[in-house]
Order: sequence, then structure tokens, then C-alpha cells
Amino acid sequence: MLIIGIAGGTGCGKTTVVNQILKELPEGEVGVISQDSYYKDTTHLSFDERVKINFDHPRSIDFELLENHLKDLREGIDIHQPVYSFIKHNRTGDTILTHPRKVMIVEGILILTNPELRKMFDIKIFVHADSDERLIRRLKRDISERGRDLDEVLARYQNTLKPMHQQFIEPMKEYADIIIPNNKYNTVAVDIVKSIINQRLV
Ligand SMILES: Nc1ncnc2c1ncn2[C@@H]1O[C@H](COP(=O)(O)OP(=O)(O)O)[C@@H](O)[C@H]1O
Ligand SMILES: Nc1ccn([C@@H]2O[C@H](COP(=O)(O)O)[C@@H](O)[C@H]2O)c(=O)n1
Repeated sequence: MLIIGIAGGTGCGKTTVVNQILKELPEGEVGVISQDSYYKDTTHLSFDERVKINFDHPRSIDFELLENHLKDLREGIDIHQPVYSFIKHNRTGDTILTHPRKVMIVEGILILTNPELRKMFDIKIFVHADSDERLIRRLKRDISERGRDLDEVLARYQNTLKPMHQQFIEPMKEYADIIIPNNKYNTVAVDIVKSIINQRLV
């Protein structure tokens, strides 16, 4: 199994890059795990308490479960990936049955901050987009898809997202094997990653 980690700040285009990689690759040979599925369970908290969580800090992630799931997949064992709701700020209780694949992609803002997880990645990719681009994309996406408004996104950006990005995410570039510049759609970089995967699949 080839395990690829794709990190980068919110809105840099990780999900978009993953979808571009998946397109045209043999169906069923590449699987995806999203770090978002591994936000800690917050059922014990009220909604008002959940809203206040710093979701850009590594402690918000259940890295133990993510690491165990990845180990299971590597050993050929199916996992039940939790489903996360950005509206409820919590897991939904549903899971997605995820089978081991020849290539597993793990994507998320904080996946390179965890040393144990980092060791499991055969290829580490960091997707870069400038912070103004990312904020614009985040605003549009969170308002249209994640039930947020302008004030919510801007307050979160100033209070937690920007400082956490500078403290935890940006320094992870140091560990990357490949940095994809993604201010504009970068088909060349995506093609290079696809060809690396294709070599592995033959
Ligand atoms: N290179 C790009 N140029 C313009 N918009 C992009 C680009 N990459 C992604 N987007 C858009 O930006 C938003 C956030 O992208 P997404 O892939 O969800 O980022 P991430 O998973 O890193 O948070 C989406 O609406 C997506 O369509
Ligand atoms: N309940 C939550 C959980 C996370 N976030 C934000 O999501 C961002 C990470 O997801 P991307 O798809 O953008 O990589 C992160 O910056 C968190 O602030 C949230 O808003 N609400």
C-alpha cells in the first residue's frame, strides 16, 4: 500500500486536488481518508460550547483513531470512517465503510503535525495558496456549504485560524516531499502526482 498525505491550510485546495487525482485513476484502487472525519467527538458538549472549539489546533483531532484506522487499512482490515457535520460541529453517528486500497490518500490541515502519522506517509504533499486566496475561498465555501455567515468566518479566521495556521500548518512545509502551488488550478502538478500513483499501481 502506498500512503500519501496531503496537507495545507484551509481553502488551499486539498479536496479539489484529491478529486483531480482520483479522476481518471482506476476506480477502486485509490481510497481517501479525510482528517475532518476525525475531529474529536463532542457529544458531551452543548452546541454553544462546540462553536467555541479551536478547530485549527492539533488537539481538536482524534489522531489516535486516525492512526489506528490507517494501521488497520495497511493490514488489510476495513474501517468505519466517522462522518462529520460542519453544521453541528460534531460527528453525525454515521460511518463510511472504507476498504483498504493499493493507494490511500489522507488529507487535512493538520495531518503533518503528528509525528507518528507523518512516519506512515510514503509521500508527503503540501498544497500552497496565499492566505488572501484561501480566505476568499473559505468565505464562499463556508457560507454556501457549511451554514456559516460572513461574521462567523471572519471571527474564526482572526481569532484561531490565522494564528494556528502560522504556528502549526505553515511550518509543516519543511516535511513535504512535494509542494503544489495552487493559487491557480495546477494541472501539471496534479499530473505528476497521478503518474507517481500510476507507476505504483502497475
Ligand atoms: N486553484 C483553485 N482556484 C480557484 N478556486 C479553487 C482552487 N482550488 C480550490 N478552489 C475552490 O476553493 C474552495 C476550497 O477548496 P477545497 O478543495 O475545498 O480546499 P481545502 O480542502 O483545502 O479546504 C472550493 O470551493 C474550491 O472549488
Ligand atoms: N466544526 C468545524 C470543524 C472545522 N472547521 C474548520 O475546518 C477547517 C478545516 O477543513 P478544510 O476542509 O477547510 O481543510 C479548519 O480551518 C476549521 O477551522 C470549522 O469551521 N468547523
